[in-house]
Amino acid sequence: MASNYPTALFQRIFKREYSIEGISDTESYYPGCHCKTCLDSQCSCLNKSKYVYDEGFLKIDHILSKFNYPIFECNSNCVCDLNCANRVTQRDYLYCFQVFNTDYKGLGLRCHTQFSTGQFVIEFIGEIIKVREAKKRLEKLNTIDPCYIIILKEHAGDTKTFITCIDATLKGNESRFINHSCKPNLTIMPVRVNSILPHLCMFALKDIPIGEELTYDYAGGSDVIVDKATSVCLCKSDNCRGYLPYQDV
Ligand SMILES: C[S@@+](CC[C@H](N)C(=O)[O-])C[C@H]1O[C@@H](n2cnc3c(N)ncnc32)[C@H](O)[C@@H]1O
Repeated sequence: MASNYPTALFQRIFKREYSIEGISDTESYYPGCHCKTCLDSQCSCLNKSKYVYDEGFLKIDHILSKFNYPIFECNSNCVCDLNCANRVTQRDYLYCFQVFNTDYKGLGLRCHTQFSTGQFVIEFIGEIIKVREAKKRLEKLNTIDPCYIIILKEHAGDTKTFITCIDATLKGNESRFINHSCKPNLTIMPVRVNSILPHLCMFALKDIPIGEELTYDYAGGSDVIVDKATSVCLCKSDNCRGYLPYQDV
């Protein structure tokens, strides 16, 4: 399927942008910790996350668990600096990503760097929008249009659901070119730093060699039946569902 979206028109941004008033990333909503390296059990931020990182990598049991603990990294109220072991997704990365033509899925993304299992790869950034606005924008899309909106639902207990909507249609980074696969090499995890609104961070699910197309499961790997079958999935994996997952807001 060729991409018919005028991709040249998107604006490259380096930080997510809020269209929701009153929330920002600069001041922390969370209390900070007082340790310098945050490797010991005294670190209150690490305790909140239940030690999901191991020497800079997401632990394999966290990757594989269906019921993930939320990830809380150290924030702007903490004493530690960017070298802290609990600021994995906050450091600048210098990976050389390449947008390429996949021939049958439109554009895609690959990288000139290899990744190890659990390594942080890229954050999905764009415009943070409210659920109602996401609904409106999704309704405008045709089934054949490429969709750059991510809706991430987090369930707390049986009753509470926290929804994050990010639209990278007009503003975003290279992650907007990552295609879906039913057998992906990335997983997307909500990571909280300063704000209650999580950063949607992609980590390597397996060792990824240089040049392999980067993919994640648009259904978030969940077993929950997706709401609507929209377009045919062309991921060509042996466990392909046959259609692109789509979640109603
Ligand atoms: C986030 S965009 C990915 C980049 C897009 N391929 C492009 O050319 O800009 C998502 C869109 O890519 C296409 N796509 C992604 N994964 C696909 C797959 N496995 N099979 C078919 N089309 C896919 C669909 O059009 C989908 O709405």
